[in-house]
Amino acid sequence: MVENNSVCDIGFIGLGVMGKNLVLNLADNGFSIAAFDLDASKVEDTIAQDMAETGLPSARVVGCSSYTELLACLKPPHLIVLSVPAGEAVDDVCENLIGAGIQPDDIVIDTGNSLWVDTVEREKKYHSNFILFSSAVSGGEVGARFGPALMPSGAPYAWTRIKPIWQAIAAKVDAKTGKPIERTKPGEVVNEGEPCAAYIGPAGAGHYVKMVHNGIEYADMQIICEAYQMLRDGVGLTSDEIADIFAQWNRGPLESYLMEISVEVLRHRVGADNTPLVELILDKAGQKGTGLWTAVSSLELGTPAPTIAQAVYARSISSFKELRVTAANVLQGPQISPFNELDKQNFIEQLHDAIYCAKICAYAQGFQLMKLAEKEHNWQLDFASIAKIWRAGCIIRAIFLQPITQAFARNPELDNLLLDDFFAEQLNQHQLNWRKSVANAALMGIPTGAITSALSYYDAMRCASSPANLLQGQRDFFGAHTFARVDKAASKKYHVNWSSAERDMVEV
Ligand SMILES: NC(=O)C1=CN([C@@H]2O[C@H](COP(=O)(O)OP(=O)(O)OC[C@H]3O[C@@H](n4cnc5c(N)ncnc54)[C@H](OP(=O)(O)O)[C@@H]3O)[C@@H](O)[C@H]2O)C=CC1
Ligand SMILES: O=C(CO)[C@H](O)[C@H](O)COP(=O)(O)O
Repeated sequence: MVENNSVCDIGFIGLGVMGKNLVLNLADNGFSIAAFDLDASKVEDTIAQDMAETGLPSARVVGCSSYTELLACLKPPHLIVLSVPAGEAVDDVCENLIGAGIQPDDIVIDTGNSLWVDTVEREKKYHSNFILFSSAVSGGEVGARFGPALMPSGAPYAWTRIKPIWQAIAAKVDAKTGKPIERTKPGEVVNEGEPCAAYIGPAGAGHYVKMVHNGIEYADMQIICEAYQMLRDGVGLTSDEIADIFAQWNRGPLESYLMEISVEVLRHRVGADNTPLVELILDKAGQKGTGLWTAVSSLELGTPAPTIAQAVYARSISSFKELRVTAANVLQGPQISPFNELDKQNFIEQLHDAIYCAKICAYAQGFQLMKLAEKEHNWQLDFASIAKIWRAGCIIRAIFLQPITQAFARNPELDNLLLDDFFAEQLNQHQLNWRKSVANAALMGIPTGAITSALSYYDAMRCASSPANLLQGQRDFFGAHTFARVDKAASKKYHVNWSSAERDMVEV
């Protein structure tokens, strides 16, 4: 039991949704914590929850009312964990810690969704003040409480100190089946299995990997939402009927946390008239930035991630509610003919396969993006290990991460998941239904940007001869941008003198 004047293992700053739950998880795993939040009521609330959960007369968490008090409660060299919003708040806390007397050998772990380049800069900026280490966290509220996926990166020295703590609090997976070992009762920790915490690389690498995790999360969520709209507006099913279909899908290769929570959301009813909640939620999506950052990074690195980008655009389009309502009264779509039972069954089966294939493409895009980033930034990412730590605890956890882990274990140099034997076979088997589903959506006038973009990506990636030859011709015509030729060495560049009558071609 920690008394107020005791020396604690870890200092924790930011007791919001994630922070409070990470603190309780750390305490369950036997670490003594001193906790601080700008809002004193959040400190009190954390302590009250801790005592309520343990039933003990005093808390395992020491509440602090200032940065100075927090540092004074910790064993030197200090280990401090931050869970605050990305951006200014992180620097704010760092500056306050410097003001409170933090030492150069103290370690500060940023667990928020910081932009990875900010993390790289911060590691340098605070180098003489303390060791900034980052560890992105995924799993939301419940993951933080009972086992998140953790993506640590930064100085290897800091990792040796943090590793046993992170491996203790992380989600765990059964090594044989790849399935999460879940216990969600306070105090009942999971000690067995493989921890979902693996060192990712130097500063910024962990936040980059978490950013891509979130980009994939955006795509995965959008794909499920498009299926929902196809079933709601295309087939005319109720929320409960859609929940039944999703629940059935959740027992096959589409089994995932996101599918599972979609069923829960669809089934939830509220009010005296028992209305499905989903019908009362305004159709305007929020976003905090990580999906956008992923799409921007893919554009900057020149690697295609169209399904992730489409998922970001879908959220943007959703935010134009008033404009969409106006346009709905002006712009026409097709009439949707009623279904007979056989058509309905076929439609649902095709949609299932479309989601599965689109999902494979979204993950392929995310992993290819990380591979390009690895090259660009000279990291050494272990993709099998990244897939492994995403099998439990995080928001995109799914049965599907096991074959991805196996694909990268078989071939760590795999350029794209689509080329793995297992996934190629799955795509070959299901692509026809995917096409039918995309055609159904187009004929019905139902927007399926993510599912459709994934199909275009798939077709573009398997296209040995793209139309970029014409594009290069266009560029050379208006801007003398030159082109390479299929019948000459790729390094040689040519230009046609388009404005001359002869249109002579020269090697440049
Ligand atoms: N929610 C989620 O599912 C996930 C969130 N994350 C990331 O984790 C971090 C925390 O998220 P979450 O818990 O949801 O956020 P919350 O908004 O619930 O909590 C944020 C905490 O940060 C504190 N804070 C804000 N600004 C400052 C500041 N300038 N100085 C000191 N403390 C400050 C807040 O204090 P105050 O009490 O004053 O409000 C609050 O306690 C974010 O970076 C988020 O992106 C990562 C994975 C999942
Ligand atoms: O990191 C997370 C999950 O992995 C956070 O929940 C994040 O906030 C999700 O992003 P957004 O708010 O943009 O939907």
